[in-house]
Amino acid sequence: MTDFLAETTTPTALPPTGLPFTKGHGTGNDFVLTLDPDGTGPIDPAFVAAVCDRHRGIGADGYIRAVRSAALPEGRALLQTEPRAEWFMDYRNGDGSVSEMCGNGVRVFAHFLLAKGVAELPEGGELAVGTRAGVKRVTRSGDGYAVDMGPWEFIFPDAAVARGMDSLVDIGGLDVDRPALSISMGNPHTVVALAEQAELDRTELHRAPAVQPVPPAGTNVELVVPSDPLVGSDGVGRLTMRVHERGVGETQSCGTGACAAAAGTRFWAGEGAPAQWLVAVPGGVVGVTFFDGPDNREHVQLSGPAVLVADGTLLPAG
Ligand SMILES: N[C@@H](CCC[C@H](N)C(=O)O)C(=O)O
Repeated sequence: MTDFLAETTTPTALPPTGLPFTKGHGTGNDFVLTLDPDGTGPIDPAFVAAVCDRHRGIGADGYIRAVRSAALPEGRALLQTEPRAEWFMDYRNGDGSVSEMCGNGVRVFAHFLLAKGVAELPEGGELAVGTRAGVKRVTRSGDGYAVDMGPWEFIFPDAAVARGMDSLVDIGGLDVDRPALSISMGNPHTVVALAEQAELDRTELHRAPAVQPVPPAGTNVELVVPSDPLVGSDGVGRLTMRVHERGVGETQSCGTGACAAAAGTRFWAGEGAPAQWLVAVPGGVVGVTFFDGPDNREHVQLSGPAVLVADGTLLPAG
């Protein structure tokens, strides 16, 4: 049998029987998930990058390790205020880098915990999930799951409020740099509005758009085309989006990116803009709803499907 880990730069010891994994996706944003209650399994960047390699590994945009919150320092801190957040979503990008949060990932994570029988989510109930961006609350929704993603924030608030933009972005395939707004959903995003679908189609996202100034921890870039009319007769706002993810490249979908794209477009649209949005991405459609959170701040709810496609075993070195 071929052992793909033999080709990684940092050989990682897997158990002799191999490491069980599950492959899943949310609107085409795909993940390898492992159940690692004690947090003792491999997680070094070379291992994650090898697993996520689309030619030599399983292939995925991200790697998600399900660890009991009590087993990680970040998780233990969350348990102080939310003892029900038993499981922590340890999220890594496909290149092995750490991210604070993944919106599609948290739905797939919840689905994975339920499928493995280690968590419960009764109809009408909620599942509290620990993440590096705080506790996220997952409920069941029509097409899968809905997640309270918490409040959104401007990364450069002074410029955003004063000028309606805070950065310029050089995007492959477009001749002029475009104005943008940088928004945090726990992880960083830079949202660029384009005038029409033809512009979005000719955008080249095989190289990362160059953002100036770049947010302190780097950024994911969302290119959005607001629908015309922006708001349908049903009162719902609509957008089409493509995304270049930090630590990955262009992906089929990005949940936190869809939330940031809706937040930016809603801000640009001004007073009277709707609370409910549908964001079309190459891999499907996700819902974004703005609401008053329990902390009296404006929160964002993300909804969409979660699919598990296969179980397998990563083979040990040797
Ligand atoms: N695809 C995710 C976001 C994953 C993390 C991102 N690449 C980052 O580095 O912040 C989503 O659905 O939100």
